[in-house]
Amino acid sequence: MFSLRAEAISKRFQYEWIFKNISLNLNLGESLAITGGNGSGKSTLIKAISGAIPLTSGKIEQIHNSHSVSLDLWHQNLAISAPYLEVPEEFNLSELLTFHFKFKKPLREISIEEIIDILYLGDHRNKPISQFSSGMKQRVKLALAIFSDVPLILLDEPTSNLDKKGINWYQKIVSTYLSDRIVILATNEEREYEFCKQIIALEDYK
Ligand SMILES: Nc1ncnc2c1ncn2[C@@H]1O[C@H](COP(=O)(O)OP(=O)(O)OP(=O)(O)O)[C@@H](O)[C@H]1O
Repeated sequence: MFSLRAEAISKRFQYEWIFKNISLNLNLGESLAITGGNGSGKSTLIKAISGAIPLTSGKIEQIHNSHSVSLDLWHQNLAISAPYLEVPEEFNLSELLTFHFKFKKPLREISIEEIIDILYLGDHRNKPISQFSSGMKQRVKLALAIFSDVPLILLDEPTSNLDKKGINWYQKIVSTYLSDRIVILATNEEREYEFCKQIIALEDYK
């Protein structure tokens, strides 16, 4: 079993408090939306939960089979899709997926070809990612995270750059592939987080 706990976590950059005193307890099958206006600290909180930046105070723990996972192993249990995370754009789609799934086990033993089909990018498999449109890149980033066999999925602005078809696609893959994991979303779009049972409005933690 896997869970995520945060106890009274706070983050300050220089003199600016970004959030104060947030506590979380999430088990598999539970999802959390972090909401707030531009600059309210959504991405900062996602980065802290991923272990990429340190907290000012408080503690975050990944718990696996009743044991606290050491920080240097957190990355093995999580996958993240975010606008500030780039993928190697010189790869074509097949190469990028093959490269990524050398490091992360694919969910439910799904094959690269199946992922390309789900992405409806079959006609673009040999094109370098640098030539993809922003919406195509966004779907690829989401797929890299969602099809990784990890218990914790972090999605920052998941439908940015997606058109109506892409948003429907996002909603479908979220309901098909994420229901048994912990999902944390940073978002202001209700359509992105309507499935989340827990919501944190960062304005309440200043
Ligand atoms: N490395 C940093 N050093 C100093 N300040 C930072 C740093 N990273 C972020 N900030 C500040 O923290 C605040 C929150 O930024 P953050 O990117 O977390 O907001 P956000 O809610 O994700 O915004 P948006 O909706 O625009 O993406 C901003 O005032 C930002 O300038």
